Amino acid sequence: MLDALSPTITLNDGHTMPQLGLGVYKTTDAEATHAVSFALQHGYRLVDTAAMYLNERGVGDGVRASGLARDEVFVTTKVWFTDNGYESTLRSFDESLDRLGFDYVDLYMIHWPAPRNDKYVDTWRALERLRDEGRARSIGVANFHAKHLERLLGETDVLPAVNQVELHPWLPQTELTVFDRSHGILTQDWSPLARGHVLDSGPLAALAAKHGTSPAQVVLRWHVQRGNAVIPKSVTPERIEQNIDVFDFELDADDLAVIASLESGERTGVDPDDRN
Ligand SMILES: NC(=O)C1=CN([C@@H]2O[C@H](COP(=O)(O)OP(=O)(O)OC[C@H]3O[C@@H](n4cnc5c(N)ncnc54)[C@H](OP(=O)(O)O)[C@@H]3O)[C@@H](O)[C@H]2O)C=CC1
Ligand SMILES: O=C[C@H](O)[C@@H](O)[C@@H](O)[C@H](O)C(=O)O
Repeated sequence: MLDALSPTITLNDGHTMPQLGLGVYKTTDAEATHAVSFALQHGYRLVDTAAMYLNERGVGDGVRASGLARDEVFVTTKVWFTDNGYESTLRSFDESLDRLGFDYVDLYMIHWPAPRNDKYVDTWRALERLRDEGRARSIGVANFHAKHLERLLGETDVLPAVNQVELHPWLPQTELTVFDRSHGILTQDWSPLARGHVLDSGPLAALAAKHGTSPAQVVLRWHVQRGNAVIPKSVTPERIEQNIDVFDFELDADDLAVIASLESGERTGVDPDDRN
C-alpha cells in the first residue's frame, strides 16, 4: 500500500480534498472495482463517480477491496440533471448512498444546472440539507457557468466548495477559473486529457521528451500547476500509476506558452446551456 501521493487542497468549508483523483466515467461496476482498488493501493485517495455512471456499486466495492478505511478515501458523486429538484435530489442521494454502501459521501455535486428546467436552485437547497445532516460532508456543482453560480450565490446560503467543469488545453476555461477562485470555489477539471484526444498534439510530445515524461503527465502537470483539482480517468494500471506521478517536475514559462497555444475552444462534451 503506497502512502497518499497527491497534495490536498483546503476547501472553503474547511474540509481537505486531494488535488488529483481517479475518474470512472464509462466504466462498468467490475472495471470500477478493479481500477478504484488498484488506484487506492497506488497512492490515490479520491474517486469521482456519479449516479449516471451506473457504477457506484463497483466504486464502493473498490474502496472496500482497497484495504483503506472509509475515512482515508474522498468519495464524490453527483445527482443527474433529470433528478434536479428538491425531493427528487434527496431520493437520488439516498439511492447513491445505498449503491455505494456508505453512510456519507465526501462531496455531492449537482451534475448539470440544466437551466431550462430551472430547478438547480431547489436542487442546491436539498444539497444544503444533506450537508447540514452530515451525509454530504461538502457540496458542490458541476458544469456551472459563472451566470449559474451568480444566481445560486444570490438566492442561497451555502457557497459551493467545488465547480467541476470540462477543462483541458483546448478549453482552459481561464475566465471561469478566475471567477470560481474569486469566490473561494475550487475548479475541478473533468476530461482533463480531452478524453485522451489532446495527447496526440505534436507539441506535447516534445515537452514530454524534454521532461522525460509522457504527454499525459505533461498535461496533468499543467492542471495541477494551475492550482486546480483534476480527475483523470483510466482503467489501465500503468496509466493509473503514471497519471498521479506528476508532483516532482515543473513546467517552465516556455512550456506553459506551448500548452497555451493549443487552446481552440473545442469541447468534448456539451455546453452546459444546451443540456436539459
Ligand atoms: N461532471 C461532468 O459532467 C463530467 C465529469 N467527468 C469526470 O471526469 C473524469 C475524467 O474525464 P474523462 O471524460 O473520463 O476523460 P479523460 O480526459 O480523463 O480521458 C480518459 C481517456 O484517456 C485515456 N488515458 C488515461 N490516461 C492516459 C495516459 N496516461 N495515456 C494515454 N491515454 C490515457 C483513458 O484510457 P483507458 O481508461 O483505456 O486507460 C481514457 O480513454 C471522468 O471519468 C469523470 O469522473 C467526465 C465527464 C463529464
Ligand atoms: O459526467 C459525465 C458527463 O456529464 C457526460 O454526460 C458528458 O460528459 C457527456 O458525455 C457529454 O458529452 O457532455
